[in-house]
Amino acid sequence: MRRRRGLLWALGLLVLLVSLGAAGGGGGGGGGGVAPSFVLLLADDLGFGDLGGCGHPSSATPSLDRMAARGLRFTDFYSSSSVCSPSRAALLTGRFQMRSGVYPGVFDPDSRGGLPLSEITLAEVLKAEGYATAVVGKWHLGLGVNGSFLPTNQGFDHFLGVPYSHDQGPCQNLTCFPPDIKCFGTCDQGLVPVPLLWNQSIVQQPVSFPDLVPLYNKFSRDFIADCARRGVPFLLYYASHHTHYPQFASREYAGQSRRGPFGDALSEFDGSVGQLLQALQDNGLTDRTLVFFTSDNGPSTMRMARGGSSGLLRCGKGTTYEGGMREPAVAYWPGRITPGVTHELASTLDILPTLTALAGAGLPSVALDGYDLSPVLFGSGKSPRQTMFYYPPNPDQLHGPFAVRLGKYKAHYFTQGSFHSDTTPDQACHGLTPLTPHVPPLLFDLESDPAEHYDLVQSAAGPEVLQVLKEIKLQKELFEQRMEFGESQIGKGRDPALQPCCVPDCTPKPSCCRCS
Ligand SMILES: O=[N+]([O-])c1ccc(OS(=O)(=O)O)cc1
Ligand SMILES: [Ca+2]
Repeated sequence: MRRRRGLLWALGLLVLLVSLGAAGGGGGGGGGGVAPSFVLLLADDLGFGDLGGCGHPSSATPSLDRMAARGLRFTDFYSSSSVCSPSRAALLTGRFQMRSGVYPGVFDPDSRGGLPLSEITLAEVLKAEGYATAVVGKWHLGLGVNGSFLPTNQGFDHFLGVPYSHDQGPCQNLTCFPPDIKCFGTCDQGLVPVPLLWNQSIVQQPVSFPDLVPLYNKFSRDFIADCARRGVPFLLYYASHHTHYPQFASREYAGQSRRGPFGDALSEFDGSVGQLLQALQDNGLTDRTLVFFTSDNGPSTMRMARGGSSGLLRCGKGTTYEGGMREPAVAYWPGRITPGVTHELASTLDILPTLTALAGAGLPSVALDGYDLSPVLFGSGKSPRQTMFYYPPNPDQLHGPFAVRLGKYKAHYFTQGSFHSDTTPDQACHGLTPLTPHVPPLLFDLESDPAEHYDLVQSAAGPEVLQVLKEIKLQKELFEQRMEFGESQIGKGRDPALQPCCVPDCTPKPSCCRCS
């Protein structure tokens, strides 16, 4: 990790490098037609019930609502995990996190492991087709020795962001809202201040929260404009920190929402979405770009007003109930995707296969867990996805998936609470609720009972229910036969020396790692 002084200087150099074509050129996109570009918008800990357009009474999300109204909104869209790092690993690889070893839990700032470099990311697939690639925001897939697990080693030409969760460092005394409202709570102690990275270099430590999103947005707009000017298709993975705890926002959004700090953070995210859509329009790219929005995992209800809402769904983050893994999702591509709502089954695991197909690229020759959703996006057919497998944050081969969805039915073989889902009225969600096996499994009809209240085995066990359980059991067995667990990357443990520090030899660590 090298040190860089002067954020503006660094960003100026970036613009120069991009305009010199350092990102790699080429027309890209096999198949002869114009290769589409992709903007992947990922919110952090945003729940199924948090958007204004999805029914939240005090959220204001006009840009996301407009995207939803003019795009295709998914009602049954799942992340692959109820916590961050595994969810992001699966999003970028099209493979369950167990295969890549991104379990149990999430990466720490000093984790030895990371998303293995042998994994083929969406950015690598598209880069090989001549795409320019950038990630802005939260990475959380490892740093490693000399930043070996950072995005620039995983197919991304550019990275501007924070390498892990922004609560994984001391945040007391930091300003989260201008003019000088301190961050709520304490975040993680005994770690270096949270850094801002540009590619492999620390450009600021601690990161200035009120300045962060305007910087991200300018970087993203410049990237889009530059790709347009060069006629290069692109992947922009915009991984927002919003609405994860501790919430923050720039001057424009501080104190402006009707939903307190959470609403301000959400508004700032929504404002970024508006700016990105505007940048596409200004550069004549709206009809050549698929914009996809979703969230990495369910809401952290333990944060109460500073956590999100899963709406009518049961529990939230950290659990395999619907609130932990069912996410808001919208696909937006005016002129190509007909506006509407789909109840088809889909997942972040499907993003890589879908975007790979749209780019005219070949799939990586590895075991994939995702499907090409083109029939759903373009209205030509049903979703190729019939099942969803719900693994806990600490998956193992002995327990297998805690729950399985087949069509409208979901069977829970195990349930367990999570401290992330504390404070909900439902005790089953809470961290003190232990791992509980269910023999026979709990069975819910998610179409009539999305809140998972009425166990069909208890209330309506008949031949039909038994047949459903039999089919789900078969799907589970077939899936488990194909599921290979890779070596745990998070199990490789921590090494305090791996924490990013802008003054590598300073003392006393970690507090001396500070650079403006
Ligand atoms: O255990 N942690 O330090 C931790 C867990 C979850 C978390 O949120 S997440 O969005 O990164 O999963 C942040 C920190
Ligand atoms: Ca998260």
